[in-house]
Amino acid sequence: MNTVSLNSPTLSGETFTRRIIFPMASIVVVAIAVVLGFVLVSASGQNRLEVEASTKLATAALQVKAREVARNLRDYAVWEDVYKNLHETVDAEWAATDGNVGANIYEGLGYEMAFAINPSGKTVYAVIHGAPQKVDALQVMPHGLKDLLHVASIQTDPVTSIIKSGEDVFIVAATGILPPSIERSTVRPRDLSMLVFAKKLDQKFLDGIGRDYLLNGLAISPSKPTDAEASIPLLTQDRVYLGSITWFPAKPGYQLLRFILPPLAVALVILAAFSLLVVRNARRSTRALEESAKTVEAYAQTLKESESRFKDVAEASSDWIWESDNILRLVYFSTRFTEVTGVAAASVLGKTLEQFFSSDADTDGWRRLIEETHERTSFRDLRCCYRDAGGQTRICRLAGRPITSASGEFLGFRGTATDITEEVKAQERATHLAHHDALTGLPNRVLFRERLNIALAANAVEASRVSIICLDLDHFKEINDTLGHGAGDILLQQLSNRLLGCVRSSDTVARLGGDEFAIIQVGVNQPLESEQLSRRLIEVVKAPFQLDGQDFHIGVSVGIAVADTRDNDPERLLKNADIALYRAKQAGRATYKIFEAQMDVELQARKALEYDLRQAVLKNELEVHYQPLIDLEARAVAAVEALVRWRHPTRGLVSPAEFIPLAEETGLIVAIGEWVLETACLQALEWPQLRVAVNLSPVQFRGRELVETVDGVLVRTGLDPARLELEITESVLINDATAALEILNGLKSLGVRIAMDDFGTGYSSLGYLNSFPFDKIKIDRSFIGDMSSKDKSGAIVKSVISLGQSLNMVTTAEGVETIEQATFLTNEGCDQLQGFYFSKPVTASELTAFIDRWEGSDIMSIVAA
Ligand SMILES: Nc1nc2c(ncn2[C@@H]2O[C@@H]3COP(=O)(O)O[C@H]4[C@@H](O)[C@H](n5cnc6c(=O)[nH]c(N)nc65)O[C@@H]4COP(=O)(O)O[C@H]3[C@H]2O)c(=O)[nH]1
Repeated sequence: MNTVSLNSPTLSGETFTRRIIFPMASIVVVAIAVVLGFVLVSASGQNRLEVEASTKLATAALQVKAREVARNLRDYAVWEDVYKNLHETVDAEWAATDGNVGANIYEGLGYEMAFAINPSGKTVYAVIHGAPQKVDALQVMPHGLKDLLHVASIQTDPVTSIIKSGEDVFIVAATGILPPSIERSTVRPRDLSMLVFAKKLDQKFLDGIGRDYLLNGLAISPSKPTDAEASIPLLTQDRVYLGSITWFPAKPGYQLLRFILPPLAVALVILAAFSLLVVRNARRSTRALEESAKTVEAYAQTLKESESRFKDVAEASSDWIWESDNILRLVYFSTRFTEVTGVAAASVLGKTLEQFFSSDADTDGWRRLIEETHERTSFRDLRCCYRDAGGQTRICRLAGRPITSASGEFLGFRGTATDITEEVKAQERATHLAHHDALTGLPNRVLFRERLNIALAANAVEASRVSIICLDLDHFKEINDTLGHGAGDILLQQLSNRLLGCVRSSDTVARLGGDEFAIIQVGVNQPLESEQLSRRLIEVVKAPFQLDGQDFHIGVSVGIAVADTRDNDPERLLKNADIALYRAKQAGRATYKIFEAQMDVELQARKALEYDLRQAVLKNELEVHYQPLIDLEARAVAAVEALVRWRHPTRGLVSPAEFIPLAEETGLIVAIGEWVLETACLQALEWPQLRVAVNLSPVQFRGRELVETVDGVLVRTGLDPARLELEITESVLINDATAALEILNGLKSLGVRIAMDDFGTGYSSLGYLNSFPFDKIKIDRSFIGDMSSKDKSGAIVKSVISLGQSLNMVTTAEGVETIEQATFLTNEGCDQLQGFYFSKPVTASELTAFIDRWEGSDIMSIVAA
C-alpha cells in the first residue's frame, strides 16, 4: 500500500500540489466565495428593503397630501355660498373677497391656483397666487385637466391627479360644487360647475414632505433617476409620464460592504500569492516539505486573520450577529449586540431564542420563529420584539440559518438581527396621518367609515344599538371670517376636546371636514341615549370659547340617525343623519332632530319643488299680476302692487306664499326679484299716471349689489324713479340694521320711494320708523280683517293711521274686503286702500281694463253704492 508521509522523499511536487495544495486552496476559495456571496446577498437585500420601505413611505406621503388637497377642496365645494356665487351666479367680487375663494386659498391653504369652471367648460373664476385672473383653466393646464374634470363629474368625492402646467407639476383636485342641501340625484352631473384646486409640487413642498417622512434629498426629476436614487413616477390620470419624484434612500448594505470587501480582497491576494509560492516550491523540490509545513501554518494563520477581520467587519455593521446551540440556547452575540441594545451579552447567553425574543403584536413573526427553528429551516424578515436595557420594547428583523457539521449533524442557528424600531414608528406615523385629522387629531372620514362598518357589522346581530350623530356648527364661518383661520383652528381644537368629554370610550368622534363632525354612538337604549348625548353636546358647545382672550359663542345643530338591524347600509345611515341635521338647522339651530322616514319624503318633495322652480325661471313660467291701490283724496287708482305668480304646467297658478320662502332659501329670489322688478317697471310705462310697488325680499339685502340692480333696471326701462315704490318688511332691518339702512339710503338716493310692508306683524319697533324716513306704512291685512270682530284691532289701525300722519308718511290699508272696512278706514283718515273689495291681483291687461272702466269717475262710488 502506498503511504504518503511528509518526510517521504518520494513525495513529488506535483503529488503534493494535487493532494494538499489544491484541496486546501479550493476550500479557502469556496469559503471566501460563500462568505462573499452571503455578504453581497445580505447587503443587496438590506438596500432593497430600505428602498422598498422608503418608496412605500413616499407614496403614502403623496397620497396623504393629495387627500389633504381633496379634503380642503370639498370643504369649499359643499359651501352654500360657493354654490350661490360660483355656480348659480358668478360673483367674482364675492369670490375674490379674502376668506371666500380669494387670497386665502394661496396664503392660508397654500394653493397656487383655484378655478371655477361652469358646466360648459368655461372658466368663470380663476385665482392664481392669490390674485384673481382672467384665464382659461384648460389652457393653463392643457393636458390632463379636461380628463380630471370628466372623472370628477361622475364622482361624489373630489378626484385628484398629477398635472403639468408649463414646467411645473401640480397635485390637482376637482369636484362638483354642490352643497349638502341639494340632493345629488336631482342634479345631472354635467350641470355641476367644477371647483379646482392646484398645489405645486415645488422644492419647498417636497422639503416639507422630506422632513415629515425622513426622506433625504426629495426632488422632482424630469429625467430617469440615477442608481443611487429611489423614485416614484408621476403619472397623469391617463398614465402619461411627467417625471419622477426622487430621493436618496439610506444604503445600509453598502456600509457593510465597505467594511467587509477590503479585508476579503487582501485575503484573496495573500492566498493567491501563497498558493503560487507553494506550487512553485513543490515543483522545485520535496525538500520544501518542512518549509511547506511552515507555509501551511502561515496559511492557517492567514485564514485565522481573515476570519478575525471578517468578525471585526461584522461587528462594525449596524446589525448584530447571534448564534444558538442545537437546543436553541443563545451562545454567541457580536459586540454590536450590547452597543445596540444596551444589554450585557452575558446576561442573555444561555437563554433560549423563545425566552429572549417575544411576539410583536402586529405580525406573526414570533410564531414563525418558533416554527422555523423547530423545523430547523432558514428564515429571514421575521419581525420580533425584545426588551432593551431600559426595559423598553424594541422591534427587530431576524434572519437565521441552521449550522450543521460536516457530517450533517445539526449544531444550532446563526443569524443577524436588525433593529427596525424607528422604521416601524415612521410607518405607524404615516398610517396615523392617513386616518386622522391633522388639526384635531380626531379620526378622519376614512377611519370614521371603517369604524362605522365594524359597529354596523356587530349591530346586525345584536339589535339596533348604533346611531350616527352629525354635528354642524352654527355661525362658525363668521368666526373664521372675523378672527381669521388661526382662531377658527383653535376653536375647532377646543371643540374637539369638549365633544370627546361627552362620549364614552366605545364611541367615535370624528371630524369629517370643515366644521362638520360626526359621532358613532353604541348604546343599548336607542334613540334615548342619542337624545341625551345630543342635549349634552348642545349644552357644552353653548359655553363660551376663549379666543384671543375674549369669549365667543357658537351653537351646534345635531342630526341623529339610528341604525336599523334590517337595513345596515352605512351610506344611507349617514345620509339620514344629514337629513335630520338639515331639519335641525331649519328648526332654528342649536337643536337636535332624529331622522324619520317622513323627513326624507318631505325633503324629496321640497327638492322636486325646487327643481321645478329652477325650471320655471328658465322656461318663463313666472308672471306678474297687479293689484290697484286706491287713493282716498284723489278717489282714483294711484298705484299698483306687482305680485309674482307661477303658472305651473300641472298645478296651475301657484301662490307666492308657497314658493317665495323656497326661492329665498335657495337664493333664487335674487334672480326672480330682479325679473319682477324689470317686468313691473316696463309695464308701468303703459300706465303713466300710476306708481308701481314691488316687493323686496330680505335675501336681496344680503348682497351689497341691490342698489346697483335697481339703478340698472331704472336705466334699462327708462322709468322715472319717483314712480317706483319698493316694499320691505321689518325682517330686513332685524338681521343687520346698519347694513340694511345703508342699502335703504342708497335706494332712496336713486329717487325711489320706500314703503314699510306688513306693519304690525313683526317687532313693529317704532325705532325703525325713526331711523329711516319711510314714505309709506302698509297696515297688515290681519288687522283690517279683525277690525269688526276685535275692538283692539280697530284701535291699532286708528293709532297706526295717526302715527303715519304725525310722521308725515302715507298710510295704506291692505286686505280691504268689505264696505264697512272701507268706510271705517276712510273716516279715520287712511290715505290709501288695497284689497279684494276693489280688485284682486289681476293680469296687466285686466288691470288696464279696470283703470279704463273707472277713468274719470269717482272710484269711491263703489263704497257709496
Ligand atoms: N285675503 C286677502 N288677501 C289680499 C287682499 N288684498 C290683497 N291680498 C293679498 O295680500 C298680499 C299682499 O302682498 P304682500 O303683503 O306684500 O305679501 C306677498 C309678498 O310678501 C310675497 N310676494 C309676492 N310677490 C312677490 C315678489 O315679486 N317678490 C317678493 N319678494 N315677494 C313677493 O308673497 C306674499 C303673498 O302674495 P299674494 O299671495 O299675491 O298676496 C297678496 C295679495 O293677493 C284681500 O282683500 N284679502
